[in-house]
Amino acid sequence: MGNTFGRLFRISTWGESHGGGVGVTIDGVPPHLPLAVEDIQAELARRRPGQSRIVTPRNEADAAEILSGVVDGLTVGTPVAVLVRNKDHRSGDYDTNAVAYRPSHADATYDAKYGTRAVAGGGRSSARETIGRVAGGAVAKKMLAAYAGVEIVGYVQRVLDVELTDVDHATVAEADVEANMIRCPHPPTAERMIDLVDGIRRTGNSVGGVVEVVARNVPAGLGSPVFDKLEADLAKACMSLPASKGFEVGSGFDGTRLTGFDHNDPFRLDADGRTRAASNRSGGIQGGIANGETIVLRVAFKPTSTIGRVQQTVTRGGVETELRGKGRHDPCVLPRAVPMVEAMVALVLADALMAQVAQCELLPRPPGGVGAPNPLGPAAVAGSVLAAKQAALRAAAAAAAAAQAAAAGGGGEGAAAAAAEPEPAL
Ligand SMILES: C=C(O[C@@H]1CC(C(=O)O)=C[C@@H](OP(=O)(O)O)[C@H]1O)C(=O)O
Repeated sequence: MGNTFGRLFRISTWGESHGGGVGVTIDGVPPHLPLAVEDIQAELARRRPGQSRIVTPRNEADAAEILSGVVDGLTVGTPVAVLVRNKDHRSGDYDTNAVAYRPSHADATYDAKYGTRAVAGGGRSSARETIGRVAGGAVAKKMLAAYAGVEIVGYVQRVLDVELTDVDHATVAEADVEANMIRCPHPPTAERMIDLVDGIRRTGNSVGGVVEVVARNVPAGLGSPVFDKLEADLAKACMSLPASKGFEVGSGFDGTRLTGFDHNDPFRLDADGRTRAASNRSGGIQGGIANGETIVLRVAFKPTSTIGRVQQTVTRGGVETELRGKGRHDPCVLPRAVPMVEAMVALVLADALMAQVAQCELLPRPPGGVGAPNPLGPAAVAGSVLAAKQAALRAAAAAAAAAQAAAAGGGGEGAAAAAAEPEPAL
């Protein structure tokens, strides 16, 4: 139980850190989406172990194989299955751990739950499980970009007490994030973070921090009240990541220090007459529904629990003892958590976009009122982007039919009929 996430765009991940491999089955992917293994590999490369000196030295290429759901470079609407084989596991490192519980690690609670132990590399609780999420998120990102122009950018906002402030959420770019090994888009702050992790790594200790993610061009209207509010789904998605301990959207916990007057995001009309929020303390979500502004969220990750320092613990047989963690571990999970959080955000938004189209974009909205045109958001939004796309496709099909009819010598009649065909309601 608990290995499947999403309603319409749905992933099921499987596999353990030291088993044959890990992967994902992605169900609900729309047909006709261009998808290459490189799309998935690019995201997995950002997540993989061994990518720099400040992450776990376990050396995996994490080479993905797409087993199903893609024909001639296009999805076909059937489940997309992705497999990554484990290559560099050293289970002998875990002999001591098999006896004693690692302090604050999931191996104690897995034992409490299942009454069995699969401690090598963390078993199913290992960060290796996130390969399936990142692969699924890569597909979700492609779909979101193709159908609604969504951009998702994550970065390390804080490591221990080294903090990035004043990020421009409208312009922060993946290229700047990927320019250094800690994934912080501000080079001087990145340097300080890297020095900090380097220092802690040498002492066999670990540190945590905060990943911030922005999602731009998110269509207004995404999110389903009441239990499936967008921030509720995002919180669940992000808090399901290994080592996550906190979630905030918009002003988050700090917003409680303001009064309503100072906290509200006043509305104004933009140059196109659309309703926009003048500030973004809501973090792009009001009432559990995207308001069309940039979604901004933060996820707190604890310091890695397996450390190379002696700490008190107990054995499975109930004897107090001491344990020094062995194996190859991240002194700080933050740089590799960036693509993981992005993936979880993409999965939630893809699911919400499909739900929005299924429920609210099928029929034209009545003239006037809130729905026509949807007044919220810069992209004004799922409806119009999808509608524009559909209209362009219909126009292209009509033009092709007209050209075909003309070439067949059928004359202007067929061509005119094809071109004049009324647009079906979305
Ligand atoms: C290998 C990955 O992370 C692993 C997560 C992990 C743990 O206990 O969670 C323990 C380590 O595994 P091992 O001891 O086999 O090297 C990490 O390297 C990965 O994310 O791909």
